[in-house]
Amino acid sequence: MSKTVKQFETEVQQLLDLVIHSLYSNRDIFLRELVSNASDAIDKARFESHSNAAIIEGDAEWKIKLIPDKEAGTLTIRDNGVGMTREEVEKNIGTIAHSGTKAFIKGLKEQNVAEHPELIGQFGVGFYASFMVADRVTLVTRRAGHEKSAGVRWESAGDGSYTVEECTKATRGTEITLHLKDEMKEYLDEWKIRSIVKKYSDYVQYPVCMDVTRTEVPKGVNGEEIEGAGTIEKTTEETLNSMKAIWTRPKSEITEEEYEEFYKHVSHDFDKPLKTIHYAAEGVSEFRALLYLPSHKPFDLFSPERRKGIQLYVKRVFITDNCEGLVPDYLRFVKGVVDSSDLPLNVSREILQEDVQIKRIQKNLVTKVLSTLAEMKEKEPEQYLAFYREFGPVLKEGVHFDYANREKLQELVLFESTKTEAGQFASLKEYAERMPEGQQEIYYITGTDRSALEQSPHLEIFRAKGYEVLFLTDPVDEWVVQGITEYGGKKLKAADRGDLSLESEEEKKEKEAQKEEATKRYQGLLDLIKEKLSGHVKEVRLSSRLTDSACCLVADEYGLNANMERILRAMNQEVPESKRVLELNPSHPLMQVLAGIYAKDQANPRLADYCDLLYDQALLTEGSPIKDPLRFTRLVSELMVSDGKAMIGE
Ligand SMILES: Nc1ncnc2c1ncn2[C@@H]1O[C@H](COP(=O)(O)OP(=O)(O)OP(=O)(O)O)[C@@H](O)[C@H]1O
Repeated sequence: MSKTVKQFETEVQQLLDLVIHSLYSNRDIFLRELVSNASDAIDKARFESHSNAAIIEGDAEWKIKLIPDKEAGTLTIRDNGVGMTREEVEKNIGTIAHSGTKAFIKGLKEQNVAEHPELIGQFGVGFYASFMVADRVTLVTRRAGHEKSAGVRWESAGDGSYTVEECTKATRGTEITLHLKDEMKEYLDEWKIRSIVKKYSDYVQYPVCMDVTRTEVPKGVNGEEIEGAGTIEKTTEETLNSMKAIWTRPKSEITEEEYEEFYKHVSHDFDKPLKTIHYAAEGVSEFRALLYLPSHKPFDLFSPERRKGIQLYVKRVFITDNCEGLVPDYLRFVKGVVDSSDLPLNVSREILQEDVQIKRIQKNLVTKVLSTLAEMKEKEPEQYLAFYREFGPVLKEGVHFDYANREKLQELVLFESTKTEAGQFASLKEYAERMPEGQQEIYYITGTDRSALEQSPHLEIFRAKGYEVLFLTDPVDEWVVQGITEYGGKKLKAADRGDLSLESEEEKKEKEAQKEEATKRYQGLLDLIKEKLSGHVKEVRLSSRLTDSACCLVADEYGLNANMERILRAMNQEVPESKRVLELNPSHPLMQVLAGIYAKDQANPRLADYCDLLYDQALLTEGSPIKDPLRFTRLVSELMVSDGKAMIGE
């Protein structure tokens, strides 16, 4: 097929522009990215060669070669990895597969990226980083095991389009040639290249080599210098990296900086990790793990397309970066490497799903991560808070899904509450410890945000009693409270559900008597309101939870509350028809007025309007949309007019 000119996807071009214009202070990373891709490609070829030896093509010396050419002004990165077919080149370089990533790139602004390079580091700029230093990039590649004539030559100046054509390539793998911009020629300098490789790619498992030329005096057979023989130029291939897998080294020998650089290598993050966990497991399962908790959440933490962040190695050989079973979903933010000594090298990716060794490793990793978090919470509370603010909502999923670790997880979850400042948290333990005497249960209220919840009429009685109420504002919290039904022998109870039993037996009796009497007094009115609102509520009753507000809506003990309805709608799920109870405050003046109108004329049409307004008020205070905003505004306007007229004596 002849040379074809193609356009980059819009988002690729946007990404390229962002990279070129915003990451100038991090230019050196282009080499890290390309070496990293080369190393990944060799990993893949090596893995494939276990089941298909033919792809070796007589060259089993895995290697990444850097070739600076001062005359041509080019730097070439060559690997003998798996290479790419034409389709793969076009798919991998030129398009962005994930819709979530596309949307994210669209939203990024140059200014933001310049100030926060970690934003773009979240999904890795990878190959596109080349365009920070090159004004033209040529990629020649051939898929391992394919015909020599099945090579592909791809080229672009990063200006919206690229060309692809078939070519012949004698060796498998990929060769990327960067035609360096005039002001980027420093990247041809031997010492510059050395220092970047040492800094960013020292632990890459394969030799990163470069031909180095030295001028020296010729030597005799015994190694003595031959005087008067002038000098000669000698070129030798040197390996620039130590290749030592960092996770196999003793902790005491690894510097903070090395840990950080390795984190950046595995995560493509520009930020430092928040916590490093490096350990060796022995016993039933033998493996080494180097895990990291990132400082910031990635933009796609909740995207189903997102892959987990732990790479699996077997005896230092890369197996996969997509091993589903290694960590449960609720720890999907953990990055790093696990290197097992128990698994066979030729383990297939499918088998990994079910492998009992993997299950053992998972169990061990979970225990380690959770104990690290518990220790952090205890000894470094500020750091734990920083972690929790980023990843709390994900960790909480574990309460629902990981029954075996529920007790550990319930010690790790934090919530804001009526007794914490906004943005500060309380643990269940702290809550339990400060419960006043007489309080029987742990109370919570769910909703979308704290400031809305603070206004909730459901809190009135708790304020009056001095009882703390937890604010559960993450969508996942509705599932969390289904997971933690009690803590330290105290039941968790929703403030907006069912009956509350906040009083002592005596208080209760007294209240019941008052309520009975009030109910008798208001019975006719309650029946009328119930009849008028029968399409919306299943019952109308007098409330013992309101002190200031006129009314509120209460869910059944097991019914859907307003928050759950909202969440289900947001998830495009059908919301089952569920009516709630309208509770009215018997000591509110509104009740007296309504009772007055009712006593005077039960058929007064205004009563129906007021019923609607009562119901709408209850919806508004809990943050739910009202059913008929037009009617609501019309009624309020009418009230204002009649009230205003009364004021001005018309
Ligand atoms: N040297 C290479 N050999 C073979 N395939 C490569 C090579 N370089 C890149 N690719 C392919 O192109 C894809 C895109 O590369 P790119 O560097 O843009 O992103 P990535 O490496 O997948 O992502 P990230 O940089 O976030 O890890 C890679 O996933 C790989 O499939």
